[in-house]
Amino acid sequence: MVLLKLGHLSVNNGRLNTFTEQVNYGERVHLIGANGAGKSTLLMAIAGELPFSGEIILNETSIRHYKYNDLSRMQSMVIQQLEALSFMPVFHYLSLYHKLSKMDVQQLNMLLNDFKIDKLLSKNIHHLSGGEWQRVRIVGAFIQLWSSYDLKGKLMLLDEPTNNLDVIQLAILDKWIEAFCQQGGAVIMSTHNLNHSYQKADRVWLIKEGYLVNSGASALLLDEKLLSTTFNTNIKCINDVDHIDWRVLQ
Ligand SMILES: Nc1ncnc2c1ncn2[C@@H]1O[C@H](COP(=O)(O)OP(=O)(O)OP(=O)(O)O)[C@@H](O)[C@H]1O
Repeated sequence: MVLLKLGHLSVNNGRLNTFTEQVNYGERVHLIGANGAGKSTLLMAIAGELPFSGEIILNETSIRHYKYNDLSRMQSMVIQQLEALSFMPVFHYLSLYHKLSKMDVQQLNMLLNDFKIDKLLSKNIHHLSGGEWQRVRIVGAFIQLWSSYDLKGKLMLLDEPTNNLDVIQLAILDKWIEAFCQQGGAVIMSTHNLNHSYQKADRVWLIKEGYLVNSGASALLLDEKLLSTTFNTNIKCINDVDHIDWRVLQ
């Protein structure tokens, strides 16, 4: 069932051009492209944070017709932001998300425990490391949307969420994304980690200079020729028995 439809979506000055695609319930879509290709622009437009032309239809209604409060119950976003903008303890920051949430206490505890937030709760967000701040923001996005009884039709937008995460926290993020999608939510995330996309994406969208150049299963699209075209360079796939990697040939 279709959760999100993008019809001829464009954002000013060629940042995004006539982008047409759709996302189904339960899908994990990864956005792949060079720096400046338009991945963040696409995520921000879907979040309703950028003026756009064309259509963004979320659960059969144009996002132009949602009240901001209703939209924020249906989709959350972690932007690519390095610095905390305000001074407050982690506990206070997350309680702002919890006001919107229908997550029960048991799930909340599990989430805080998995992302190792318990020990950070009394810290000021300005005193967190890059990875800790990233984890807190991801946890906020899950709290905002989670509901004990229904995640159908909910959309999480993550802009390079794996930045700063250690290998354990990446596995925890994958675990929660999987649970979110198994219950009918969907995730669109940008990334520069091709190996991760190869393993975890249901579908990838290859983006170049504001255009969608290809969309399909990660195993089909993450090939040397398509990636070389997308990144405008010569990319070689290194493949051995249990590992796959991509290198730029100099
Ligand atoms: N606030 C802005 N105003 C005008 N142009 C912008 C703005 N932010 C980004 N751009 C431009 O829009 C284009 C797409 O940028 P975007 O941030 O979407 O790329 P990206 O694919 O997310 O890149 P990266 O991998 O570096 O995060 C770039 O040419 C960028 O310079």
